[in-house]
Parts: sequence; C-alpha cells; structure tokens
Amino acid sequence: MDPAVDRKVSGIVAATFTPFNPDGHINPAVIGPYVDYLTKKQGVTNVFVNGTTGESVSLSMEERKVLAEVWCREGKGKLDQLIVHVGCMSLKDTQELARHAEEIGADGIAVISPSFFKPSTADALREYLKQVAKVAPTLPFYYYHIPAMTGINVNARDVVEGIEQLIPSFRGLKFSGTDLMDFGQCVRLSQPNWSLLYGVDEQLLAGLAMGAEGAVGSTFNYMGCHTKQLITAFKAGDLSQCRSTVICCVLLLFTGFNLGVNKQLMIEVSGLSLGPPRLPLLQCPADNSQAIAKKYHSLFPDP
Ligand SMILES: CC(=O)N[C@H](C=O)[C@@H](O)[C@H](O)[C@H](O)CO
Ligand SMILES: CC(=O)C(=O)O
Repeated sequence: MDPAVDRKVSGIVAATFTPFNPDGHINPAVIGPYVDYLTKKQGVTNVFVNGTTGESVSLSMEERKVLAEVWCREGKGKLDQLIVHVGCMSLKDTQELARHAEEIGADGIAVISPSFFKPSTADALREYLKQVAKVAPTLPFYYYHIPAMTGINVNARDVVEGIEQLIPSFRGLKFSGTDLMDFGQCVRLSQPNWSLLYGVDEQLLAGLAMGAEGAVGSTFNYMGCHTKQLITAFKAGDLSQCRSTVICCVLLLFTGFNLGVNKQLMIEVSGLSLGPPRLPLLQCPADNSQAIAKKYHSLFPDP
C-alpha cells in the first residue's frame, strides 16, 4: 500500500490540555502520566498537541516548542500519531514551529488561519498554508478549520479543492465547524491519502454520517472509551446505541461549558494535575466543577 495511505489518521485523536503549575508556568512533568492515562485508561493513542484545547494562542513560542518536544519524547513507542498544531498570527512564527515539529519527529502538523488580519479569500488562505507547508515538506499537513473561533468566513471546501496541487504534503482536514454541507463538500473532494477528521464532539454522529474517518476533540481526553464505542456502533449500523452516547455528550456539554470547565472536568475524571487555564480564560469555580463531574459520572458510569 502507498505509505501515505497506510499512515492515515482514523479513529479518535485527543486534543490535549496544557498542564500549568498554579503559578502559571507550563508543567511538562505531567505529560508522561498524561500519555499513560490516555493510552491505558482511555484507549486513545493519537494526540493533537497545542490546539484550541491546549490554549496554543495563549502560549509563547518557547512554551509551544517545549510542550511539543516533551509530548514527542514521552509518546515515543506509546502513541500512534502525534499531530502538532503550529498556527500563529504571524507566518514567520508558524513556519518556525512547523520546522521545529519536523525536527522533533512529529507525525504531522495542523494549521489554523491567522485571525487578527484575516485572509479575505480562500486563495489568500491557501497561499498562506502553502508557505507554511513548504518549510516542513516531509510532514503530513492538515488544515484546521474552526470558524467559530477564527471568525474566518471562508468555506473549507474552497480551501481544499485541488490543494494537493499546491501543497504536495496535504493530508487532510480537521473540520471543527457545524456546517455539514461544507463538510460534505470536503468529503466529496477528498483524495485517497487524506484524513477527514471531524471536530465538534457533540455532533460526531452527524460528522460520521457525512463521511468523517476520525475525530479530533477535547472530550476524548475523558470520554475516549465511550467515543470509541460510538464509532464501533456506527460501523455496525447500530444507530440507537450511537444516539444514546451522543445524547449523553450533549447533556454533559449543554449548560455553561467552556474551556475552563472542560479542563477541570478532565482533572476530576483523570486525577492529573493540569492546573488552571491561562488568562484570559478563567478557572472553573469548585462548586461548578463538582456538579459537572457528578453529572459526568451519572451519564457515563464506570463499567
Ligand atoms: C472550540 C473547541 O474547543 N472545539 C473543540 C475542537 O475543535 C471541540 O473538541 C470542543 O471542545 C468540543 O466539541 C466541546 O464543545
Ligand atoms: C479540539 C481540538 O481539536 C483542539 O483543541 O484544537
């Protein structure tokens, strides 16, 4: 088989949280136990480091490099695929992180659009992505579409159509949008060596129905096992089983869910010392986090 096709990402990919000390510095010492928790307790062997969940845009370049390095080192021999998100506001910084990811042996890079100065057309964004990919040509390249966070009004289908001509290392898309028409068009345009990864966890069933081959998400940090069951049920055509997992996910995330709550829930479920998020995000108040952990345990009882 073509090695690129063989290395396709499928199944679930956990978008990792960044561990901080209470004083606000990154705490890479937690990454070793974090890898063991994901692989042994959640059955998750793919990670997406320094993404939205990892608060990458609130991290310094140096912090992002250290985190990527430690994830690569600790994940060696334990993780199947480690994708590093390298997108920054500046092309130069994004290129620097892309080169760095290649040097440290990551399995792929993903890039979000810059969002302060926004690309006004799909072609502008494609040109930007091309300039990033060309400095790390050996690494599988994924476009990370997340319009609710970037505010970019460019359809993913317009970005990816024919992009393999511009970016030979292009290998797919992480689609964290709710526009399933747009996602469906990406599926239609997909090439055999692309991975189409869906990124709105509470709508994963719809993403799978439209043709997603895998998913990247924050909730797989603590719902990895349940989400794997959902994917198995989907493949077996058991839609009622799929719906019951999805409904639990929707119920859990329905009220007042944000990254601070999400991180605290991971801390409660996993016991890992991930610390508070970084400002401007706020730590979840204790009464709120206990209530959500209780809800989690009632919706997803231990087997
Ligand atoms: C905005 C955001 O962080 N999106 C994540 C991935 O892209 C998702 O995994 C969500 O955290 C998840 O779907 C919960 O809403
Ligand atoms: C969820 C996700 O993919 C991210 O944190 O970037």
